Amino acid sequence: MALLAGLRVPARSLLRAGARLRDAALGRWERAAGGGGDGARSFGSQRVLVEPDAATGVAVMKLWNPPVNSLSLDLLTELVISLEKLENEKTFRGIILTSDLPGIFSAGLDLTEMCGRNPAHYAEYWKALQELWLRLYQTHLVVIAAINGASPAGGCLLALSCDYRVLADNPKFIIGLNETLLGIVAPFWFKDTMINTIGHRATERALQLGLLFRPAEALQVGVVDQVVPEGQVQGAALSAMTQWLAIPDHARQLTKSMMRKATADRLLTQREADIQNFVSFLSRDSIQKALQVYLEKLRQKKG
Ligand SMILES: CCCCCCC/C=C/C(=O)SCCNC(=O)CCNC(=O)[C@H](O)C(C)(C)COP(=O)(O)OP(=O)(O)OC[C@H]1O[C@@H](n2cnc3c(N)ncnc32)[C@H](O)[C@@H]1OP(=O)(O)O
Repeated sequence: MALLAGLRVPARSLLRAGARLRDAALGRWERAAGGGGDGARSFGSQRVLVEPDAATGVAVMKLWNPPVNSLSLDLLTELVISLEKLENEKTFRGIILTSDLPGIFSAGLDLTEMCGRNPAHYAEYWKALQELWLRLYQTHLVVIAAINGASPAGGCLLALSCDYRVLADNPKFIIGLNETLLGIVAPFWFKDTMINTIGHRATERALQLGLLFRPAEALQVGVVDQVVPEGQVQGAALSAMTQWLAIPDHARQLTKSMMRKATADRLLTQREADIQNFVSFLSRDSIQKALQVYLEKLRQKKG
């Protein structure tokens, strides 16, 4: 089982992790105190901060689940609630999805939700992930991912579910569905989402090899639509949003639905079986062992 060692930042230390948390917490506190954008009030939950701009109809949605924005059950639930809230507000037409943690977009599924728990927990967790994907993939809002950090596995799925992706140009900001590196298999709806983005052959290669693309490669294969210097990601995402919002809503929304419905329906029609498949897969001793070993390697690499 390979760890992502070749792609990692060298000599990270506990100090750096501490600084990341401190800076992130400070930034969050300042924003909460100051309010957002054009005077519209920020809202959100513990792990998802939403900064709405009523003048443009665009809300910036920021993930904040330290240390690495792993998609815990709580984060998945809060994301669905925030998304639903924006969908129900007629004022909003677009979302910029980004991270509030420096250097990390999302580390993907939370491995601690998948290790050493009981079958009922695995089922609840998988259902929550399905729920988020179904909502995000099919939302009538324009969603642009401003990817300002590493984005492996479930983090990549999150980005692929958006309408457009802008990635910050930093070689540490890898993106891809790397499940096979962990000894697990990307589910069919992860695979379908990638196929719909980059095509069948490129997906097959990426999935079998568990490829994690650096920005230039990600752009070349089409996993992202734009690569821009760090610090310009949100601005570039907002510029792209202008183009998407220039299209009449009804025409764009019907087109989005036409393009995505069959893929979403495929999961909807076998949702329960997909959950059972996940639960029985995770309940295997060999899979639990492989995930434990992977998690342990992640934890030890700091030492
Ligand atoms: C039939 C069904 C089949 C099942 C299909 C399941 C599909 C699975 C999809 C997934 O998303 S699985 C998760 C895949 N994710 C990864 O492989 C990413 C692993 N993480 C990393 O590579 C790195 O952490 C990073 C994201 C590149 C960030 O690196 P950085 O050096 O900045 O941080 P670290 O020191 O590595 O980590 C800090 C801290 O966070 C813990 N952690 C990292 N990733 C996860 C995670 N995905 N879930 C839970 N926890 C994670 C890591 O262990 C460290 O913990 P501590 O040592 O601080 O306790």
